[in-house]
Amino acid sequence: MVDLQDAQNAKFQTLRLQRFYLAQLNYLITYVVICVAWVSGQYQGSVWLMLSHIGLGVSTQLVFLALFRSNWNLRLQDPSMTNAQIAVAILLITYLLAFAGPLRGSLIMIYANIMVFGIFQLSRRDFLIHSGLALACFGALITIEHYYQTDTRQFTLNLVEWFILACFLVGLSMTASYIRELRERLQQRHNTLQAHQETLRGMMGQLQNLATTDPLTGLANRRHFLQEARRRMTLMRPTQQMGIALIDLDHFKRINDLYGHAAGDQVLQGFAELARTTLRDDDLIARFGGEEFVLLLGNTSIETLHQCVERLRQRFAEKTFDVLPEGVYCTFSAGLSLLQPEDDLEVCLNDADQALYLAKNSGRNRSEWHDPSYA
Ligand SMILES: Nc1nc2c(ncn2[C@@H]2O[C@H](COP(=O)(O)OP(=O)(O)OP(=O)(O)O)[C@@H](O)[C@H]2O)c(=O)[nH]1
Repeated sequence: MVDLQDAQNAKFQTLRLQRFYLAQLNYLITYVVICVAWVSGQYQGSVWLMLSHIGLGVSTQLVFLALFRSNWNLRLQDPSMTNAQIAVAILLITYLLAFAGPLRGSLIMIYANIMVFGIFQLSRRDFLIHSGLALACFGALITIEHYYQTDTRQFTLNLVEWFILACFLVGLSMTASYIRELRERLQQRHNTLQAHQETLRGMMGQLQNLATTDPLTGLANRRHFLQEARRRMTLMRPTQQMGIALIDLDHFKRINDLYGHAAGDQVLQGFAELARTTLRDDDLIARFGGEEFVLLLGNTSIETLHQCVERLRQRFAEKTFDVLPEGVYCTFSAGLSLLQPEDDLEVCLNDADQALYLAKNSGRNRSEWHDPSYA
């Protein structure tokens, strides 16, 4: 569970870094624009001023990179640091606009470009706050210029630009919150679909269980046994053989008649539990019907199969049941046969049934193996 959480965190951190690198591409483009403006003589400042934009941009971004790389951002409520990154970019672009001269009109739209960065992340409120910050910064710039008479452009033009910027930022805020809502709705639908998928998977599992399991004992049912036995036969090597044991509880009708059907059920469950704990995990045990069970042992000999069934038979014969009076024990008889890769499963089960018949006729509480000469 913790590993899953860690993997999720690492995935999100990678996404944050990818988004950060994408923002760096925009910074790079802006550096190029600054250089072009300076080379073309449109930049209103010295080379040192021009370089200060790039220096400030690079150093602030290095701080963000260090925060991401050291995972320090994970301590924050918003580890993507979107608000901080946008606020820094707005301040940097305002600083650039102060020296952009006649290019200011075209560069002003970088504010909108910065806001697009938060389109999937920010709430409408955050968007409006950042729009307000951009307008306040740009407003302060033109006011200061006007106050100190450093304005080389008309104040009215500046005001119109501010107004155009305000209109676009409001429009962008609306579009962004609409996109965000759409995204949230999609996310919700995705979550609902995932929940449905989980439920369906659970139901499929339950159906699969119902179709393959005997409800009383929890063992595989007859259908599943036959399917699984056939599947295992296809995986056998030519020299291998599997062992089959048909097991039938002795005089089980008496248990039902004397102690009740519920007691009979408990005996069946007790046998299933004992078989599960006595046999190996890869041995297949199934309830074949009524008080009859079947075992399938992989890659075995008649001796091993016999030993295995005898061990189970002895343990069952000694097993006590709460529902039965003291001194009352149950037994079973078993018929054994071997299954080769080329054999017919039905024929092999029939052989085991004949051996079981022999065991019953020979006094019960015993196991017999199929003798081909016996008919
Ligand atoms: N309690 C209970 N009894 C079951 C269940 N399925 C079958 N039986 C009973 O198992 C008994 C099987 O009886 P028989 O086929 O006559 O065999 P038996 O009494 O075991 O005698 P032998 O097999 O000859 O030793 C019947 O009384 C069935 O009603 C079950 O799920 N629960």
